[in-house]
Amino acid sequence: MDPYTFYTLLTLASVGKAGMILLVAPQYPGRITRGMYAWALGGLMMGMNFALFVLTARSLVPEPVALGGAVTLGIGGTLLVFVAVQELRERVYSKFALLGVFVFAAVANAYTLHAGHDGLRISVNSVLAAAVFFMIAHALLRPDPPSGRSIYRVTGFLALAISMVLAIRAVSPLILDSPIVHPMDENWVQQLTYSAILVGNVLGSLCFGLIVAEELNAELHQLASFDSLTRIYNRRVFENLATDELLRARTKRVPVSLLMIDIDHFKQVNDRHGHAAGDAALVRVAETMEESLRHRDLLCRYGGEEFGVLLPATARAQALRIAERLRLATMHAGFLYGGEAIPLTVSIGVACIEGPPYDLSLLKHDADRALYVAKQAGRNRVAVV
Ligand SMILES: Nc1nc2c(ncn2[C@@H]2O[C@H](COP(=O)(O)OP(=O)(O)OP(=O)(O)O)[C@@H](O)[C@H]2O)c(=O)[nH]1
Repeated sequence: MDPYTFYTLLTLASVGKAGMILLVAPQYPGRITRGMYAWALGGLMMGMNFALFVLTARSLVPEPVALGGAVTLGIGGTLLVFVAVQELRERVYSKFALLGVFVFAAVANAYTLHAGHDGLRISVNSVLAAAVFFMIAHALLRPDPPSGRSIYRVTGFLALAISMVLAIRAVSPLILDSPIVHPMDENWVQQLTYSAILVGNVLGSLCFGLIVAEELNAELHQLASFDSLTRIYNRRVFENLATDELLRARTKRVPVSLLMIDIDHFKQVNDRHGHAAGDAALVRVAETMEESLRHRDLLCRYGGEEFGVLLPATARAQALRIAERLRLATMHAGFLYGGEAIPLTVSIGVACIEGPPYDLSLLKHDADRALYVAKQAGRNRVAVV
């Protein structure tokens, strides 16, 4: 296959890929859609980059315009892949800095083409492309994706490998007998570069598709397991995990305690300050609980303004102490809404299983009864059955 047929096919593949991504992207959650749009736009720019080579070969575009334009579009497309990764991971990045790199690439190409500094142009473009691939690799390999997402590591190392190849190309005047002055020059550095770009294009697309699938999975898991407002476990997952914990307790013959926690006079918070203030209060209480609990304790929003805490390997007396700590922490946490301090207190019912039967519904029933007692006794207190 001659290089131009090859470039035509690459153009069609890039445009087709971008079109398909654009068609399906809107149905996904926000950050994934934004990531996919950036990815598709990047693919489109890469496609135009290949198209320019074809057009100049057919004498439809003057060669200098094609050379400068193709590289600038290639760098722009690569920058958009970086944007796509950052959007998917919901990270902040400077659009102006990226635009600056893109404009610098365009100006550097225009100047070096005009002045006839071909070797310098190749080196500058290679440095820029190597830097952008390095940024992509860094964004993918940063340790903040949850562990076990190996697809991030695989894609990150692929980007790092491409970055290294481009770095070799940048310093090739020091290595080669005759420096590269035209993209179609043939030598081992060029062959390595084009192989890396081709492999990166094909494997990169595959990897990116797998990353999107991985992110969708994580999103679905988040939706299915966590309360969307407070970001703590929802009741369904809590009850599953609590049932597992009770099985463990039965095997090891250790006690388990449950706290049922209800915000006092919460209706008044909504009525006086509005529903948004009520929502913010729920988040504040959840945060306070999370900060005050041990890592292995299970916290969930049971529903409305009610929270549940399962305390593994915890006997009644200790559970009472923990409940009291949570009550005080909430009272002293301080909740400000619209500049106004809104007092928040909770009532807590404590129940404990110290021997068979290790039954969750029984434990829940007892904790509810204790909570009722705490409310009847005047609220902002802990009660136990
Ligand atoms: N803002 C907000 N309010 C909620 C949410 N879920 C439940 N509520 C409100 O929580 C309030 C619960 O009120 P009640 O059950 O009467 O209890 P309370 O006012 O806290 O009184 P006591 O529990 O007896 O101290 C209701 O007004 C619900 O509308 C939510 O997700 N957001």
